[in-house]
Amino acid sequence: MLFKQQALLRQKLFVLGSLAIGSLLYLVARVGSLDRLQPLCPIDGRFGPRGQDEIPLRALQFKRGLLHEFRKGNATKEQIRLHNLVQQLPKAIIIGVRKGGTRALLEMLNLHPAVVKASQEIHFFDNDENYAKGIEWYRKKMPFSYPHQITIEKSPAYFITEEVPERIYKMNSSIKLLIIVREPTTRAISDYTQVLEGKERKNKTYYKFEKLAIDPNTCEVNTKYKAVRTSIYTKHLERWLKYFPIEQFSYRGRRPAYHRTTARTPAGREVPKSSSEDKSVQFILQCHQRVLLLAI
Ligand SMILES: Nc1ncnc2c1ncn2[C@@H]1O[C@H](COP(=O)(O)OS(=O)(=O)O)[C@@H](OP(=O)(O)O)[C@H]1O
Repeated sequence: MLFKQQALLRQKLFVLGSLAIGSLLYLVARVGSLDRLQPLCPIDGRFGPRGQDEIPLRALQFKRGLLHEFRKGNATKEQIRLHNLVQQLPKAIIIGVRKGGTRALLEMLNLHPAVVKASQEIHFFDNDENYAKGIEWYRKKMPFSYPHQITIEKSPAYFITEEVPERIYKMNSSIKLLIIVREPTTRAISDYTQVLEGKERKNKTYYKFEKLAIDPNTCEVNTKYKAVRTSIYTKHLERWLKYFPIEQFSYRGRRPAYHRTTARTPAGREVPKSSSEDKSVQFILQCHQRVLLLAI
């Protein structure tokens, strides 16, 4: 009887021992293989299997890590050469509009592994002094990227500056131009608020929005006021259309679910929103949500 119990115990111990050794061997094998596994990319699988032209995941990892260090200037020339990094002219520019959500658009595009943003607004095409420094100066302002990546910059002042369409056209007539617009009155108020905050920071006083935006003699909207002028999108767009034909534009956006006819100023006053006779433009002006005009 005792002998039988001992044999049973030995059998159980043997099974337990085998399980323990088996689990250990499995864990060793798994940890080894994990080292070789690529981390999961959140956009993987959404676009089907990888094609030859697709960007390797390594690019994304480098973008967050090594590329970032390069941009901060913590890299040697040798490292840049080794990793085949280049400073490329932008293939796409967010040209406006100021206070339209251009920063958010840039950041969102930059999430894509194929896109590398210029962190600062370069103001190459709208600033005569910068423009006189030449295209090489502009290129050198661009972030390091891999040759297959797309460099993108944003300078909302481009949209409203007279000389810019021609200058960009001369650099690259097939460049992608992105314009994100916003309901014009709200945009003008947002523009004013930014200036007002700047004045307040310097302990300066500033005019009320109504005083700047309404002509006291005519009681009409003062189109000479810069924040109002910037919001007259058609006026600026016309200049762009001389160089980049309408067929090159594609419109992305949604009609708003509702339509308010007034906006509130920082002082709490209700002011009428803009309107236009031009139907296609009116459609844009009526949008409360952002719309994107994309020159392709
Ligand atoms: N996703 C999204 N949806 C709606 N609104 C948004 C979004 N992202 C940014 N914003 C608003 O956009 C305003 C900033 O625009 P910009 O980045 O173009 O400003 S700037 O011209 O570069 O100064 C700023 O507007 P104000 O709040 O009126 O200042 C932001 O709040």
